[in-house]
Amino acid sequence: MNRWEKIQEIAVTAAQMREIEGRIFAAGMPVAALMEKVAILISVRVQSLFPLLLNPTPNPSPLYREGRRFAVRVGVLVGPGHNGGDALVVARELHFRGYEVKIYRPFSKLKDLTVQHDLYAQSLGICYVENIADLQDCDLIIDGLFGFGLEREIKDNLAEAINQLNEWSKPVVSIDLPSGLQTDTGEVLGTAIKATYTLCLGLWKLGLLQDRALEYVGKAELIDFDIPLADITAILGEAPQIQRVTKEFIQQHLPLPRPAVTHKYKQGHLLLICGSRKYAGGAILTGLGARGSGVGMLSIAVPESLKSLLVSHLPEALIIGCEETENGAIASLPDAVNLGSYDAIACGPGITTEATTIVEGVLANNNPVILDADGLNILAQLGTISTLEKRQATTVLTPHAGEFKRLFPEIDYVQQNRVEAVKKAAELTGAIVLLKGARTVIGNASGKIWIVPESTPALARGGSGDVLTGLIGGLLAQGVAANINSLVERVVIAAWWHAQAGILAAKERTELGVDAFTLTQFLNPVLSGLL
Ligand SMILES: NC(=O)C1=CN([C@@H]2O[C@H](COP(=O)(O)OP(=O)(O)OC[C@H]3O[C@@H](n4cnc5c(N)ncnc54)[C@H](OP(=O)(O)O)[C@@H]3O)[C@@H](O)[C@H]2O)[C@@H](O)CC1
Ligand SMILES: Nc1ncnc2c1ncn2[C@@H]1O[C@H](COP(=O)(O)OP(=O)(O)O)[C@@H](O)[C@H]1O
Ligand SMILES: [K+]
Repeated sequence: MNRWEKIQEIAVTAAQMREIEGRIFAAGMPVAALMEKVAILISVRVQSLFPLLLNPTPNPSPLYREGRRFAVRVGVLVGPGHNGGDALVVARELHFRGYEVKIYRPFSKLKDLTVQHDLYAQSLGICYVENIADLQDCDLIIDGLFGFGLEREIKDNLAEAINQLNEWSKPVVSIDLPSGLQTDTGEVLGTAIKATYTLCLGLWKLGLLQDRALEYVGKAELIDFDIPLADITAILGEAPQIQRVTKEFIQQHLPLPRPAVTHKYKQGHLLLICGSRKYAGGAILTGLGARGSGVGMLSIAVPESLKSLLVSHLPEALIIGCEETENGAIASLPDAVNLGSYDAIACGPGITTEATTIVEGVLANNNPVILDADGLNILAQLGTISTLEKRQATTVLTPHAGEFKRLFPEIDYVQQNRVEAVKKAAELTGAIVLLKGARTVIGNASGKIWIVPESTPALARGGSGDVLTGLIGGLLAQGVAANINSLVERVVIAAWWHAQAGILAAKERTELGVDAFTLTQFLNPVLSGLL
């Protein structure tokens, strides 16, 4: 893995970034020199995103007006700290390159280095404006109000100015973070800039990967400024505790290797327990998700009345018809089913909350289990922590935020900090916890966290979670059959794969074209795309 790939895997808190930065300064790098270097990189990127000159390439600047050169008018927002210092260097560079720059600096007290850049910008005759409204004629806004130093709420006039600017819907490039976001949690402190691009400096800030920040972040990019890897590992250790799941990481695992001489039972035997008369489709989607994983053998337990439906959709699977309750839920599994004989069991989609004894039976078994949907609701009723305490084997829980709250009422901050919530849930249960969302978070009892940094809202659609459950199940069963120790990586792979299938499907069919069945058809193309 090269440097760029390595740093793409890392996400840091503000405190960690300060410690890493502290080591660089202690080693002799002048603060001013680092700011200059970083800000030049930002200004170069801004110039490529919004070029000044007529651009003959097929990808002209969004600000390019057909047939003529024109000066890009840039409004630069300058805060009191070093984020503001960065912004002043960017303002100066863009001024020298011929951009029409106006500076809005709503603070009188600035950090020393920021004062110096401010004085120099004034000496160059760059225009300063009093009111945010004076930037309304700009083509582009650079946001350098606050970076990772923001701790308090933004209030009063500045909050009003930010709200006004957000209403203009102009292109905004935020330096490091959209000003107003808390660096670790992505919380909006009072109000926040809605960026079009966020140019994150050095290492990914954790807050940019939290669901509630996404509305503000726009398209996020990392600007590498050569932080020595030794300084990163000195603070974070050899393997980051919070890992962004990148394609390079996945390529170390996918496609799963398959030996030349093997047979179906050696490639994992997965049992799915899913569906009811009311929720028949969920069973099909879970089955198709499992099919996409390449699992060697797939058995699907469904209520007897769904058997022929399942056979028609998944002719390769062994469909097990089960005795039904009056409402058409699974009442019991046939005696012939030996739960201990499967490499993994995925249980839950569409089973309804009537299937309590089934979930109890599954959890009493000593093989890896994935619980989803009603499987999770039943677990919540049974008592999440007390029930899972008794288990030795791997348990994977795949809640969305609503299910998470039912499972873990004591963790009342899942909306505020998804990463910390997953960490706590995994610690309390020993389970692998996958919290679904725009940025799916996965954690295990070791305290390690994985975040899937790319996805698409096209997946916010009934049934797409069922596909994920089947996919996780299939990868887990294959992992068990291959004697893989670390099953959490299988869960991480599934989450990434699922999100990429959504992205690929949305590219081809638009965000509205990704129903859950269609999603299953894009699992394999993602795999071929890795080759
Ligand atoms: N990491 C690196 O290696 C590099 C980092 N660099 C850059 O430095 C940035 C971090 O700089 P930073 O530490 O100066 O903090 P920053 O975010 O500019 O603001 C803090 C200031 O805001 C103030 N303040 C806070 N809250 C407030 C409020 N609600 N309303 C009003 N004021 C408020 C607070 O003042 P105080 O709390 O003292 O009153 C303080 O003065 C980083 O994001 C990146 O852009 C690069 O230049 C070089 C490489
Ligand atoms: N806004 C979004 N962006 C990206 N992915 C999303 C978004 N909303 C939901 N998803 C993904 O879609 C899936 C939805 O699963 P779930 O809520 O269980 O739906 P269902 O139970 O209907 O199958 C999850 O994998 C989740 O991560
Ligand atoms: K900023």
